[in-house]
Amino acid sequence: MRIVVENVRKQFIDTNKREITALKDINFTIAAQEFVVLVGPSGCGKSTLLNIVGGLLSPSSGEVSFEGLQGNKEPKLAIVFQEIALFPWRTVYENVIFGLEEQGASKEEQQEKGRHYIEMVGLTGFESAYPKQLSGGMRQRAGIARALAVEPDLLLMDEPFSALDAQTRTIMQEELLAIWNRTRLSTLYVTHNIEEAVYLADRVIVMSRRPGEIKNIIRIDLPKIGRNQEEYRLVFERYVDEIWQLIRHDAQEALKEGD
Ligand SMILES: Nc1ncnc2c1ncn2[C@@H]1O[C@H](COP(=O)(O)OP(=O)(O)OP(=O)(O)O)[C@@H](O)[C@H]1O
Repeated sequence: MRIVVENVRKQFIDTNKREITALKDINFTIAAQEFVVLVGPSGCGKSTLLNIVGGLLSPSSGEVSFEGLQGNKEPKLAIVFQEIALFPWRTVYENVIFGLEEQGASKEEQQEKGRHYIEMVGLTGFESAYPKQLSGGMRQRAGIARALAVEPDLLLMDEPFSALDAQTRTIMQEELLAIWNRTRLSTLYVTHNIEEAVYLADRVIVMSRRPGEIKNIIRIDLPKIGRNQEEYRLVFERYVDEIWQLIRHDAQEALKEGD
């Protein structure tokens, strides 16, 4: 399946009744199995765009289409947010199979997929734990397993690791790549962290601030797995620098305006 975002524009009315153009003329595609990262300064419209692609918001104009789905069926989408809202009254297992229950999957399928994706995120042994008994990193793992369990056509992730401490975040990034390597899910991932973008992406979409437009789309020409190794350090740093130069001015402006 290919996702095509065409001429998407989004306007909001702010509290002073002024019109804000959050997104303007956004055009890009996500190929099957592609990992695309949206990066840009605070307030450039990353979350708005992710929510439009995920169908949670509608664009003021333009459209998002999902090409190549068999039999014209609706795409299956799964979203992982920064703070994953697990149901506190459900165990890890019950949270993970939630989407499968909603889809009317059989008990056997729920069990099989529940077990499979809990294993994939490294939570085997914690099936009966409740969210409050888990660390932040483990809660994110459970949320990712819940998203994966429905086997979506597109996985959307909005700063999923930004509330975690730096070490946990590094581990989660590595594990996410390992998961992607097994599932090859088309993914749209939002972050303001440039290193994270270069580490994860096949292509990085760099956005500018207000009105949010695409400044550039950069293909990361490094092996998908292991690009943080010493031998790639120079090239990696060059990508980080290239992206930073693109957003530096906007990031400074965002800081001044307290976005
Ligand atoms: N519901 C809304 N009503 C009015 N303005 C909004 C609304 N949602 C977003 N905006 C504005 O649209 C712009 C883009 O917001 P968005 O949250 O998408 O940016 P972002 O790049 O994800 O920011 P951050 O990195 O800080 O999360 C901002 O100027 C924001 O204030």
